[in-house]
Amino acid sequence: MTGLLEGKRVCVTGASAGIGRAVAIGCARHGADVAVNFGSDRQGADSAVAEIEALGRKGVAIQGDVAEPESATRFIDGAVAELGGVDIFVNNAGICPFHSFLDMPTEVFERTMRVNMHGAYFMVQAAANQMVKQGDGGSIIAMSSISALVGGEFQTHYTPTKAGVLSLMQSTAVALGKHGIRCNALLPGTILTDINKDDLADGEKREYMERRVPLGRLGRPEDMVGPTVFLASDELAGYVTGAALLVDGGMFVNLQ
Ligand SMILES: NC(=O)C1=CN([C@@H]2O[C@H](COP(=O)(O)OP(=O)(O)OC[C@H]3O[C@@H](n4cnc5c(N)ncnc54)[C@H](O)[C@@H]3O)[C@@H](O)[C@H]2O)C=CC1
Ligand SMILES: C[C@H](O)[C@@H]1OC(=O)[C@H](O)[C@@H]1O
Repeated sequence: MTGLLEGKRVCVTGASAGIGRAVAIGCARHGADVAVNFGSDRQGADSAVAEIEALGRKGVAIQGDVAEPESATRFIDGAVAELGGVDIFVNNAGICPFHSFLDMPTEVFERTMRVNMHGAYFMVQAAANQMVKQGDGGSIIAMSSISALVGGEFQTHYTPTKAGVLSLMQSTAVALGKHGIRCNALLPGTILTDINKDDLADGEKREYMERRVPLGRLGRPEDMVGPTVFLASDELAGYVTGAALLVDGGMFVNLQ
């Protein structure tokens, strides 16, 4: 453990599985106490908390559908009650129900917007209000995507939310700079998690995606920990705000 986040209080949304879970546990490994938001997977959240506590840190799981604006204040208030405050907020929860464009069901479009975009807005707003109240700055990190920059045939409802989250970090960096709060976006490439399990079950598609990555493999949730800790750490990234960091094994720059 390096202690880069020693004594920090971290909140992560959608941390019962995938990237959020790896990031929550990774922050604890670097010395932070961590509040874990989860939607419905209590078992996943409880086991993430158990791993955080096994590292000697405080962990707490708080349920809430991020699409509901009131989940945001409930999560942040719960984290304050259990951990004493919030120094670092990671907006991670997201969905990507792959679907073709011309027959996109309205409810799939609207749910994706509400979880990924509205959820991010209200969560970030609640976290920022708490950080402003504490008066000691903070770091907000949003899981955007390579999909903020490029399109996807079956992601027409999803990619705009990831561009929106990137834009949210740019505007909140401007709005919150005077409070010493840094806001940055991480742009993962393709990371193997439940979100793309069905899509990548197609062997041909998976091989195509792998071939696009100069580093020769798709990502793992753990690949997102270092970049998150970097942006979270005042020591390493104290003058970094409004930035976007691709974490994609080089996929984006690989034209031919
Ligand atoms: N896996 C990938 O290739 C990439 C993922 N991302 C982003 O990373 C984030 C995490 O995704 P993954 O870990 O890959 O997916 P995942 O499906 O493994 O994890 C998503 C997490 O969000 C939670 N969640 C979903 N809807 C929720 C809701 N309404 N309220 C509370 N929690 C909710 C899930 O329970 C789960 O814990 C998402 O925002 C996704 O868009 C971005 C680029 C690439
Ligand atoms: C769900 C996709 O596999 C994943 O999500 C993204 O944001 C990128 O498009 C990845 O490929």
